[in-house]
Amino acid sequence: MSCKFRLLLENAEQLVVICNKEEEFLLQEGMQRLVVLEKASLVVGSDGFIKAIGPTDVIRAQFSLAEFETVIDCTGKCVLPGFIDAHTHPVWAGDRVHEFAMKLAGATYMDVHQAGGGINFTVEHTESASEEELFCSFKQRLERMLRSGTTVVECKSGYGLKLETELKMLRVIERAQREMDIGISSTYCGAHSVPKGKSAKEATDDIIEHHLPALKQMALNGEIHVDNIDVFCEKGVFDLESTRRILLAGKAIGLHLNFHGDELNPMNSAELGAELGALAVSHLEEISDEGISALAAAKCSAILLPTTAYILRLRQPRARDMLSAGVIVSLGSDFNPNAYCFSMPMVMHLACVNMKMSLKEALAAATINAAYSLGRSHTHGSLEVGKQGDVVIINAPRWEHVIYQFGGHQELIEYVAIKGKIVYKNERILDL
Ligand SMILES: N=CN[C@@H](CCC(=O)O)C(=O)O
Ligand SMILES: [Zn+2]
Repeated sequence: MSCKFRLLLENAEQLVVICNKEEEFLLQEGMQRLVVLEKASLVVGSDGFIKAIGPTDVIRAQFSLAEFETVIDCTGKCVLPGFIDAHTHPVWAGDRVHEFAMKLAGATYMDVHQAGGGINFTVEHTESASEEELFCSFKQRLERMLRSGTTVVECKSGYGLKLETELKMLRVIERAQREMDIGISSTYCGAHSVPKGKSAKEATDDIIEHHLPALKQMALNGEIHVDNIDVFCEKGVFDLESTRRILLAGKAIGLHLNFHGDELNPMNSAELGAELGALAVSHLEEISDEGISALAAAKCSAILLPTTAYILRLRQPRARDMLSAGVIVSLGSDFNPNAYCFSMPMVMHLACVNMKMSLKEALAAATINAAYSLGRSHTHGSLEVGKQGDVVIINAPRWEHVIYQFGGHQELIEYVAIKGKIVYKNERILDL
């Protein structure tokens, strides 16, 4: 073979393929059998897609005449698929470090929210920030995510609430989609909180009558590309009926349903997600047994967010019950001003320790299953020929180190590549 390729990763100690039969997602049983090759190589073509994976000798012989833009000797290192962060709120101004102290002193999430803090605090600051300011801080956050191994991230609006500010946030996300390498799944979350001076019913009507038609028009004009619609379905925020109306209106304009549910109170959100054909429901700390069965039957993914339960000292999501019932379990960082965590390695660690997931389950939940929850598992989430060449290379001989070394990923992740292009090289790791 004599043509030119973008990247050769040679002789990895372990190359974590995840799955190799074009699976859309993995259930509990499949998660136990993750495909891991030893002493293996991977080739990414000049189009950014994976062309070959296999034993070092075989790839060497097959590509002996080929030219590569970049070759990395992965001896002693492991190659994993880029992590997929299935739930974040990364566009905002005004941090909430003062609220962290309040919560440590005993205030609950809803105490802070109802006193005008929480999401409403961030809404005020986001409204007064310029689009450029929002973009600059968002870009820095995406860069930090990338350095932690995230190559695709779901990004929500939802600190605008008013149409004008929601659109400002969505334009910021759109600009990052155009200008940055990291993959972005864009989510309209105008129903994140009920705006001051409006009832939930009035806010619901406004979204259906004004926001969604505006989004539809902008999508038709090619101005923004929104993938998903989200609602905070919670007692004191949007009830089940308002959530249903908003989601159905979103579905009618072609958006994937992917929403917050059963977080602080049991709301039957999981049952609603299953009924409406949602791709995913997030949080689910308070899911019912019926909700678990409904998600499994509908192939609606549960996006679990270990940082939220940790920071707010909530009951842990019932990951084990969901896995044994056949639910597609995914993970997200939930990065937002309440849960300030960018790192999927730390999220996987918390999922293992606090939610009792195994290392393999956590990795599958942060790769192929997270890709499924964003409708991208045909192109992302595993290292299979034909998929996008998004990889993380760690400086350790076994892949489990990336979860085991809690907070140590900054020293461990040596390279991150997207579509075979090196987008991060860790200068702290010296070549020997
Ligand atoms: N629960 C609702 N939304 C976010 C929190 C957003 C915020 O507090 O700013 C979450 O997923 O945790
Ligand atoms: Zn959230």
